[in-house]
Amino acid sequence: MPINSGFPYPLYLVISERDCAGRPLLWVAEEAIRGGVDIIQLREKEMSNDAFLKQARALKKLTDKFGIPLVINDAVDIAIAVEAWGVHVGQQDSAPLEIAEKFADRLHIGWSLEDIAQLESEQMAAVDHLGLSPIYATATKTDTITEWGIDGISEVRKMTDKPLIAIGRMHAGNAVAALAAGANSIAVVSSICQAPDPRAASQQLKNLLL
Ligand SMILES: Cc1ncc(COP(=O)(O)OP(=O)(O)O)c(N)n1
Ligand SMILES: Cc1nc(C(=O)O)sc1CCOP(=O)(O)O
Ligand SMILES: [Mg+2]
Repeated sequence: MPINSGFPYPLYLVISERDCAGRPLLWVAEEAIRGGVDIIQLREKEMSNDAFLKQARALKKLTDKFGIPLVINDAVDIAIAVEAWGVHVGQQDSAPLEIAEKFADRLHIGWSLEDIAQLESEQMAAVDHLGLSPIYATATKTDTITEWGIDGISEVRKMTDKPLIAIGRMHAGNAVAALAAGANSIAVVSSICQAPDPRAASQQLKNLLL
């Protein structure tokens, strides 16, 4: 699959301590990077701010060592504090325009798209890439609304040139179809974080995406 120059990160790992099946997050992250993950988002929904910041600093050291971008979920202040590459926000989080007003030169902004009408939002002016939320309903995040499915990716692809990230129950069995429909990146939690061998799981996915 051709790499998109606006988002040259076909394999996107979203990671949290909770989802690592009892193993240290930094170990899972390093194995995943060695297996070919291109970008990592730290998504900690159940941690204190201080613990999230500490985890983010540790993960930033690791992503810097391997030269891959780090994205922080939701917490713009933590993204700035650790000099992350980007932040990912959803419809209930800080608005992309507000983030861009202060930090456009310091953060790439990802935004969750839950409905086709959101493509018409003024917020789109500040958005660098979109997470299609979700492609398929997943036990990892249960507060989603509808499913885009593979046809939904094609529909959105026709309406925007922004890089599209497919997220929600993505795995080796549906990743190629998602890219063929117009996604530029496949974002996963369980397919890597719950795998007995996260490095091998990452390698398997990455081989499908190249
Ligand atoms: C790449 C990517 N896409 C979508 C999401 C979901 O973000 P959001 O809707 O804000 O939900 P939470 O992750 O905050 O629960 C994401 N994190 N990453
Ligand atoms: C973080 C996240 N956001 C989603 C969305 O739909 O916005 S789904 C999701 C979790 C994806 O986990 P898994 O790969 O285990 O299905
Ligand atoms: Mg969010």
